[in-house]
Amino acid sequence: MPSGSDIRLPWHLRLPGPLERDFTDFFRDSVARVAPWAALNVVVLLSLALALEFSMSPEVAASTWRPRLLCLMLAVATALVARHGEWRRWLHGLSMALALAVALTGDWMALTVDHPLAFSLFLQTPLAILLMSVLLRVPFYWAVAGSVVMIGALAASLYQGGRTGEDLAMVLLLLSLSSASMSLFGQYIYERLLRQHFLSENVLFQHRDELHSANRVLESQATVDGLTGCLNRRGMESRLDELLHGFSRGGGKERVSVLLFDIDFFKQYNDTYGHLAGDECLKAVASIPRSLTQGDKDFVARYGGEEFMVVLANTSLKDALVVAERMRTRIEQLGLPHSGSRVSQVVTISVGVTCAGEHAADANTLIKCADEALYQAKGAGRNQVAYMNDQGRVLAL
Ligand SMILES: Nc1nc2c(ncn2[C@@H]2O[C@H](COP(=O)(O)OP(=O)(O)OP(=O)(O)O)[C@@H](O)[C@H]2O)c(=O)[nH]1
Repeated sequence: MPSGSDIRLPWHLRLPGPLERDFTDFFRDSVARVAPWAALNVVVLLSLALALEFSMSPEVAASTWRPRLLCLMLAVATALVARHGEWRRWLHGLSMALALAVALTGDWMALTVDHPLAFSLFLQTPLAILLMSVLLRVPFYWAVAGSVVMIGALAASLYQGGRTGEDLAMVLLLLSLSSASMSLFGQYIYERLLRQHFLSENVLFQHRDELHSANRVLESQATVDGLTGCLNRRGMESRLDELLHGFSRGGGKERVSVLLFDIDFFKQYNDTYGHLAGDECLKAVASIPRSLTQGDKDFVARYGGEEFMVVLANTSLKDALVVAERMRTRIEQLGLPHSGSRVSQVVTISVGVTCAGEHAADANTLIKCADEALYQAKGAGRNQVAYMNDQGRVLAL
């Protein structure tokens, strides 16, 4: 069975249409679990930076508190969005906005703050790149675009602003470029592994689903009669055993009745109308007991060629005889012509009834008793119901 790991991801990482959409949700949800902690980390660092700036000089803090507050608000918003399912689709956008705000406000503060160490605020660009890729984990292509914007803005600020010498500008740029290349490489590998994992899970899940439905089809094919849609003999045996097992566990207080019936002179029906018409007759006859059984545990099974079994749970012999007689008359009322029958002009059945609560609790004995009653119904002239009473005597209804 394919596992998903044998499907190779393309270098550009994109998955085919709907899978890509599903992956985006999966990726966002997995990031959302850690995003609040990442945002908290940013909140702590920004607060420390502001406290440090205030302790260094209140004038410095006077020009930095606004950009710091903007970043703090974005960090809090990112944490909130990550925690609410319906807002989550904004998560990557807000993460990007936070990282860009950190980088760009750093550039702006480095250009405007009047302090000998102000150039160090340019370092917010490499830090923002790390924040975006390593902590907040925006998708790889977003991270590439974000890094380009941040490094471009840094280069413009360094060379146009004239606050640093050429050497320091070069060092700061190189530092930002190296942090971008390392974190983007890490991000690429991380996203590749995540996509491969998603693919494996997804493909396995689909195969598991297909296997389950194939099993269900096979199971029903193995227990259902293809012609009439009733249970076949195998299905009947397992359902009857299950029912009698529950019955004996319940201390035998419930009753299970078995009705075994057979179409009268069916051989002649086939001989007169042909085998295909015989099949149609079987289908029509089977539909009657199926319409009469209503309980969850009741069922109809095709026991043999033209022999059917109806099992009624929680039904006494008296009630089962009412159902058997109703079934016999309904089938007669179908009015299927049967010129080969020696008992009627239409298709009729003979029924043998027994009840587990009266004398037998195992499937074989129960079927044997119903069969004896059916034999009696046939012997007594067909088109009638016979039953075995609790003394084991077979009587006609
Ligand atoms: N058309 C059709 N006939 C079937 C099928 N299965 C069994 N039969 C036929 O059912 C007939 C059963 O005949 P018998 O067992 O002699 O019973 P009968 O003719 O109904 O006579 P009694 O039961 O004594 O009334 C046979 O001719 C089988 O060929 C089936 O799936 N389709």
